[in-house]
Amino acid sequence: MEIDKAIGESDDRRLKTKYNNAIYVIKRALALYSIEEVAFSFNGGKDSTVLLHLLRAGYFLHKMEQKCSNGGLTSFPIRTIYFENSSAFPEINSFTYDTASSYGLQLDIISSDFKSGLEKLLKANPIRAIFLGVRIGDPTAVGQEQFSPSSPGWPPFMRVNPILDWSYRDVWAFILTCKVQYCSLYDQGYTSIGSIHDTVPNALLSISDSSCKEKFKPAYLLSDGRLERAGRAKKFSPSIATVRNGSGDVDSHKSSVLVASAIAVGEEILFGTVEDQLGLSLCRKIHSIGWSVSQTIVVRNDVSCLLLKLSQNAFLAEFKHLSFSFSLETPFFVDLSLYQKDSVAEEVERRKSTNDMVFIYGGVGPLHSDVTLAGVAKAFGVRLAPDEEFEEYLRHLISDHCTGDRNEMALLPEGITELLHHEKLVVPLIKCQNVIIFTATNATELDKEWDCLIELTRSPGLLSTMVPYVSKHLQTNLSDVETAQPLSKLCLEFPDLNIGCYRKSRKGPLLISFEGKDQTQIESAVESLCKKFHPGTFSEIH
Ligand SMILES: Cc1cc2nc3c(=O)[nH]c(=O)nc-3n(C[C@H](O)[C@H](O)[C@H](O)COP(=O)(O)O)c2cc1C
Ligand SMILES: Nc1ncnc2c1ncn2[C@@H]1O[C@H](COP(=O)(O)OP(=O)(O)OP(=O)(O)O)[C@@H](O)[C@H]1O
Ligand SMILES: [Mg+2]
Repeated sequence: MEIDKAIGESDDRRLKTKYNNAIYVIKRALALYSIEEVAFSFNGGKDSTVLLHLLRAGYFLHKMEQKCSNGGLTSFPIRTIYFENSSAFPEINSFTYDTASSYGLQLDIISSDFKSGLEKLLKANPIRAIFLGVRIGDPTAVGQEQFSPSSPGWPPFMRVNPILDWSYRDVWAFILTCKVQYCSLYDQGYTSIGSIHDTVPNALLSISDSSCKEKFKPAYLLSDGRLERAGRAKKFSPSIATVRNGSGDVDSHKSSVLVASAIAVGEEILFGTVEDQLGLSLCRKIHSIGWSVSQTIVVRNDVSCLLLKLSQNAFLAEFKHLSFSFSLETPFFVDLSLYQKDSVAEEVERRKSTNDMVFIYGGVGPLHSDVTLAGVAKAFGVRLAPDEEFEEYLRHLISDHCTGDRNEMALLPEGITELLHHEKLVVPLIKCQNVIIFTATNATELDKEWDCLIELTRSPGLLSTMVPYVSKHLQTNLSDVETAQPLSKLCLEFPDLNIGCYRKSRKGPLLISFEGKDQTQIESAVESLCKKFHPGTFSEIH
């Protein structure tokens, strides 16, 4: 079988692993379902082209194992379905039909939408499982596993996704290694193909020359797989600009108060081994953009999150070949329920719904104690999934030093993660809805990450800069007892101001601070306080 042979002869170890995993999924599906019960959803795109050849190889190998191969399996008996659409590219249509005839595919052409088309098809045929070329990173992959039942409201069938964990790079490595034909649009700069209305060639492949017609390099030359969808019309993602106010309404009013909290993750801070320098600095920064800080908290990097670090893919990839003879040392089987505290997840869950923004730092990386991302994922009820875009950054960052599977190291909360790139940052900031994860380990690094974040806010829709806080500070030699009542009254008089009192020492002066967004209110409050005492009782500190 030419596909199996080409991969066998290749020295691309990663491709071999991906191929073996995909073939494993296909063979298990063919063992679970009879050939009449499976179908292949083919649309001429690159992912479904890869899947076609994997299915050809998988079917061949399955038959070989059943010892009923006649050695010359040329036909492809898996029912193939194509949802034809008038807005499909003509090149996609012709490639689909040409491929069907080259490989003897029994093509069912469906002209209705996916759902009603499938309802009709399943009524008329005993189909129980459908192979799809869905990959993690596709908008429709969220929450899917290699075997995922169809969604509620859809006819019942199993969605089988053999290339779910393949990256853009893997797809092209396979196509080029196996020298299989692909739709001509991919040679004209298209990197992911939707309809004629929402897809253009990827501008990153543009070859600028002086002649009037713009030319593009082929899709396989796109070095950054994370930019695969740059030629697709963007669906707008919810931004931080449309934050909730206290009552849950959308509020982008400049003068209203937005509230954030900061979570530090690290046992070393709680043990007192390390000082939390970032908390103080972060509070100042949040305050400096006119936001209010509701709470700062330090949480442990709890052990139960370790369980989450082993994604299903990692699990399959790591242990499948052991023929299920797991050792007790396998962390997957360690009963961690006794230790379950989930501090990160619990804190994030609590804070994300009561704050406009949550900033979290510490516990990000590949170490056993780096559980922040797992905690965030758990707080949002999603899993950690390999993120191709993030993987690219890691590839540049750690290049040859990486011993493990980078795909597994780049695990991020699935479906809720947005990477915030800035040219000054080696790794982008990670934003999961209203939670921003800093990777800084000291105040200088935090300064840089914060500055980049603020710079990014200039593009519309990120962290809104609010009307800044203004403040005035007084000092007095009065005792606490003498000032207590007048100050309480003042607080009632000026509910929009934050009037705080503190001492640096028991014997020293009492310091009174007035903070708010309205300078005149601050002046009035100061005047009102001064009037209650003899002139000269208070002096201003600058
Ligand atoms: C064979 C097949 C099965 C599908 N099953 C489901 C499903 O179970 N649940 C669902 O929400 N969408 C399902 N879809 C729809 C896809 O998730 C997605 O909406 C579709 O591929 C359109 O993607 P687009 O919006 O990027 O064009 C299915 C599509 C196909 C072709
Ligand atoms: N019109 C369709 N007919 C049949 N299957 C489809 C259709 N559209 C999508 N699919 C299925 O969904 C999968 C995912 O689609 P997606 O557009 O992400 O990938 P692709 O079309 O194979 O490649 P590309 O990302 O380059 O467009 C396809 O591989 C195919 O299995
Ligand atoms: Mg497509």
